[in-house]
Amino acid sequence: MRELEWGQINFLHTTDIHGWLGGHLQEPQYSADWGDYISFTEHMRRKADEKGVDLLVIDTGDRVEGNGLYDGSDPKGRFTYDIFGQQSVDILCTGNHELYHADSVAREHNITVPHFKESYIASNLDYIEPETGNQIPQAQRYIKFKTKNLGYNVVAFGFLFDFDRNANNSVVIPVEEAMKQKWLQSAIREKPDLFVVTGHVGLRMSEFEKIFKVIRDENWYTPIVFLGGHAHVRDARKFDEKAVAIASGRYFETIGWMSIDGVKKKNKDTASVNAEVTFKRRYIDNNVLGLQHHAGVDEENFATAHGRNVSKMITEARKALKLDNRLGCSPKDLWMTRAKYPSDSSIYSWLENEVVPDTVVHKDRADKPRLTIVNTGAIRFDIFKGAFTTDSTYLISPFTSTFNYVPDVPYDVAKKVLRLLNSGGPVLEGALNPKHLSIPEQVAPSPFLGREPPHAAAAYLRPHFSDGEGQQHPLVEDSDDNYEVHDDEPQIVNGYTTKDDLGDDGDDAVHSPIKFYSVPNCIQAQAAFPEAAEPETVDLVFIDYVQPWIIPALKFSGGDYESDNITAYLNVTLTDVIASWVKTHWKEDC
Ligand SMILES: O=c1ccn([C@@H]2O[C@H](COP(=O)(O)O)[C@@H](O)[C@H]2O)c(=O)[nH]1
Repeated sequence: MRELEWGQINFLHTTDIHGWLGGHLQEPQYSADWGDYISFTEHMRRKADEKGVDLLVIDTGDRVEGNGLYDGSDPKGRFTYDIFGQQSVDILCTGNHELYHADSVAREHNITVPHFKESYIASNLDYIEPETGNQIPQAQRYIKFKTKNLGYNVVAFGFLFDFDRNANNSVVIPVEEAMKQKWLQSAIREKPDLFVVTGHVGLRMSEFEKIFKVIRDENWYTPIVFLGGHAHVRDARKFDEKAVAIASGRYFETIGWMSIDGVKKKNKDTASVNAEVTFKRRYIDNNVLGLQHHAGVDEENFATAHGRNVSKMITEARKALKLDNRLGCSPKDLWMTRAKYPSDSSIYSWLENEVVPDTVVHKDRADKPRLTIVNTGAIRFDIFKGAFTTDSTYLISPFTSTFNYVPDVPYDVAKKVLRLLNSGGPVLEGALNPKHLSIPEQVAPSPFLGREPPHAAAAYLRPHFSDGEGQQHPLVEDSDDNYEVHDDEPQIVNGYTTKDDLGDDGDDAVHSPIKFYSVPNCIQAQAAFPEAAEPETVDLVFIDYVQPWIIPALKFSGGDYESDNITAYLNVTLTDVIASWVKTHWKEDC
């Protein structure tokens, strides 16, 4: 176990929780719940006080969509806002998932923002008031505060990347534009001891670079800590010797730890000095044993009264939502990126060959040949062998998109669409770059993605995949194939083996590496095709999230279509489709 290294100012960071406040029920290494995290932070705050240093608790958005605890209620989030709100959070901001739907934008405005009145920041996000139509900041643009124990002056921001699929009761101000606004120009001249830039921004996206440059140009020596997210990865990026960013994974698998030392207090009368600053980071696997270890508390004394109460709230909510209701039993594991696509172990092959052809069918057009396109980003999680529950349907695909189509498209035209969506190129660029259809890890990837170091001691338990002739390649290299297993060596579980700008010692637990296979932007199911020859025309069906790409792609493929040619095909979600397929095909007991 690698220890947490404390500094003068320390951060605990969550991001992209996506409703997983109940922890991972099928993966013990990520099984701590939000109540356990509350107990942990209580112990850690006490520890910080004992050491005479400071601790800040941060969340950088995408708290919603992706787990039955949020998506399984009506209205969505009936239980999760209250559960999340039990944590004392020092700085939080908004993610893109809070903004896809007008009702979740409003809930954020009416529940989370007032609940975290002092700590919620919306540096580049506005809300449109329904009563007046007025455009107002979703929350304060930045905050200034003095840390509790060491009395450092901090200026903190909360940004969102330049997201453009937000509901129309919200306005995302592009980061470049926000940089020119008066409030920001005065905030960067506040001369704090430390800037904290929180943001729902991938560390390898351009937005943090822009913010870094603007702050640094005005503050040559002031340390800047960035806490980001969105890409669903563990990562750290060094902008310069005094500016480092951390991203803390996804789905409450990870609690990020960042500490900073060497922060100098500024004196109003003297210019800031060029002192050495050090940053340390750790990615904590979110399980109770690890949390007890880092908090230095034994099992008996770990759960605090508040933490225990929040765990109880979660259990009761899951029960009320009947999330453990079994729909069927999966006969095997199906992976998003741990298995090649196409292959028998790929969740995408399963969808393409079995689920979609069977279930995405309009009863009046069932005999028409059809191609059905689904973006790979619509799938959010793996399926594990065993019980498949109501909760599983939301873990795998929580989105409310339904299916639309263009009828009777010449096959010669329709068959080119998938290739365009998967290759992009000059025809589909900018906001229409089809990489945005893919999984978050691939949109602005870390240069280290899939190149995690094979830990010599950990290599023997890694999953094994046969090397077929498909176009997918494992991104973790097999440099350790000759490693021998010794009985006296500790058993190490599969997990993150992160490499980032600060090295390869970030994970708190040493794991056996998991292979990562890249996936295409979209997959395509084919159904009702004639046996003898190619069809003349097909229905081009697609999940509606892909719609902005369909007409341009059809045009580039030689089809003269406009938006008017698109109509509703089937008013069901991918969640519904998967649930109904599982109920009829996975009836065996487990
Ligand atoms: O309705 C939706 C919303 C999103 N997606 C996919 O998700 C990613 C974004 O995921 P983050 O968690 O925000 O990183 C987006 O690129 C889409 O691929 C979707 O399919 N449907």
